[in-house]
Amino acid sequence: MVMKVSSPKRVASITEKVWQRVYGNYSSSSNSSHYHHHPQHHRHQRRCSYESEDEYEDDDGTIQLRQMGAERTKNVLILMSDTGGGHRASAEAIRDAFRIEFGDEYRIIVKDVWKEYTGWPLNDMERSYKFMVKHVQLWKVAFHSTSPKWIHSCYLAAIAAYYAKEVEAGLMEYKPDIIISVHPLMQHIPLWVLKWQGLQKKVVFVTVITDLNTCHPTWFHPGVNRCYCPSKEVAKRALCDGLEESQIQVFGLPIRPSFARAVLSKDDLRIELGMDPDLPAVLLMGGGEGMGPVKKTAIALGESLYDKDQEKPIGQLIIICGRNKSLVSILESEEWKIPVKVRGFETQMEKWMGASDCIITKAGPGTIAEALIRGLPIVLNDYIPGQEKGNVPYVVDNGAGVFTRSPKETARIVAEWFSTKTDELKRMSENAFKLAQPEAVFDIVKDIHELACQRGPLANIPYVLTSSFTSLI
Ligand SMILES: CCCCCCCC/C=C\CCCCCCCC(=O)OC[C@H](CO[C@@H]1O[C@H](CO)[C@H](O)[C@H](O)[C@H]1O)OC(=O)CCCCCCC/C=C\CCCCCCCC
Ligand SMILES: O=c1ccn([C@@H]2O[C@H](COP(=O)(O)OP(=O)(O)O)[C@@H](O)[C@H]2O)c(=O)[nH]1
Repeated sequence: MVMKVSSPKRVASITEKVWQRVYGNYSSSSNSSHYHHHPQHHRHQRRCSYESEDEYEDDDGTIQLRQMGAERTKNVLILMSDTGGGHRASAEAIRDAFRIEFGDEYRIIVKDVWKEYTGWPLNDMERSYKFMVKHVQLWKVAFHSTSPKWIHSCYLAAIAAYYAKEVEAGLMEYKPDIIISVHPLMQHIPLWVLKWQGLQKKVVFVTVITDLNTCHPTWFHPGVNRCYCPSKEVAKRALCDGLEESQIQVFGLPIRPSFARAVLSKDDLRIELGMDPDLPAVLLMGGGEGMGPVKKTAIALGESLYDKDQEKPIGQLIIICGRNKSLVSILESEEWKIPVKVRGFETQMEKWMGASDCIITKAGPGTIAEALIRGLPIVLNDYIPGQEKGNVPYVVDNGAGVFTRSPKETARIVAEWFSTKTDELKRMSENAFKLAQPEAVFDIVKDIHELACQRGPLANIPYVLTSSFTSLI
């Protein structure tokens, strides 16, 4: 369906009116900024428009209205939840990569729509999830018992029946052109809402999976335009769960561009971070929440990295406790024989990793993928049953690290890496670099951009008009 107007001047005024209606106070000066490119900030110069302006000019000089939306800033809504730190980290990585690649062509909104728009229990998932993973058997039962499709579909349908209107309001407030889900429980209900609204042809919906191997089947929804799998193992699972090959792309797990782009010298970083310039460094952490046997491992390392005969340390220890404040105060009150830094939630993880020689962590996919980019050999000391279990063979079988739950064993391994087994540390570091996929986040946003460009005419019709158009289709 194409509307026509008779002159370019007239186009401008109609455009303005529609923009005002859709986006409130539109001003031509703010619009002009949409056309302002910053070549030094982003690499993709081509705006997404599916046909050029010239093709739309008729013999009599009329211009078709559908071009007017073609160059407007597009809204990208990223759906996430703070259940663990990984979903937010991936969401922010995607947001930053969009900005670097496409500048102001896209407006990115990162939201936990469930938390902001619905009620209990959806708005309290973070707390419930923390409780469940603390009582690990409970999480194990919940994870595996909800894996069959008919079970999780029933649960999600029940939730949808209760909260559909709220989720719909949450989604529609942002008038998304593209929806990106980085959470396993955020495909079904948003996709139903798009279907009910007749918006499936207008809005691009993609899933970016943030688990490296044994992910929950709720990640796989056949209604998505694309499902980005971080590994071949996950892609196989997606195929088995009914997705078409054409829906699947394997680029890697999206990691913040600061990891991929920054050129960091270890010596400079150590000065900046106030670390010992010469001693090898081990980074100890437990995801965004500071989970796993962090305290016991720190104490064991305090012993193993101290050479009693020579009465001097053979290594230094960095402990990042994330949001676990009580862990920070417990560790700060310890007395240490080796140089130790205890930190809370850090926003520049790439620096701490860049200044270290190896890492000890639970098997969180975000931390693993970041460590691989930095070429850090990994000691995995814990995993959450279900979604993190498969991350252990992913690291160990590829020769990038080892797994042990014993703090003493962990401390012994690191002490050997820093003394008698430096060649093993080097080999694992090389393997880690081989597994790393620092470009994944850029490949993902470029592919999403292509998908958006391939959308039909409905994509460029403002939201306010879409429902009437779609009701005709
Ligand atoms: C006999 C039947 C008894 C079973 C009772 C089950 C009742 C349902 C209750 C809970 C639902 C459990 C959902 C399991 C599916 C979760 C899918 C999944 O993989 O989720 C992972 C995320 C966390 O992300 C991970 O974080 C890790 C780090 O911590 C790591 O980074 C990893 O990479 C990430 O993937 O988990 C969640 O977000 C789960 C939140 C669950 C909160 C449950 C509280 C109940 C609140 C609302 C009910 C919503 C239930 C939806 C049911 C959907 C059914 C699948
Ligand atoms: O102080 C911290 C601790 C963790 N993280 C980030 O939080 C994410 C943790 O994700 P992961 O999947 O490893 O574990 P989760 O927290 O989800 O269990 C990673 O990107 C970490 O770099 C961070 O930015 N600052």
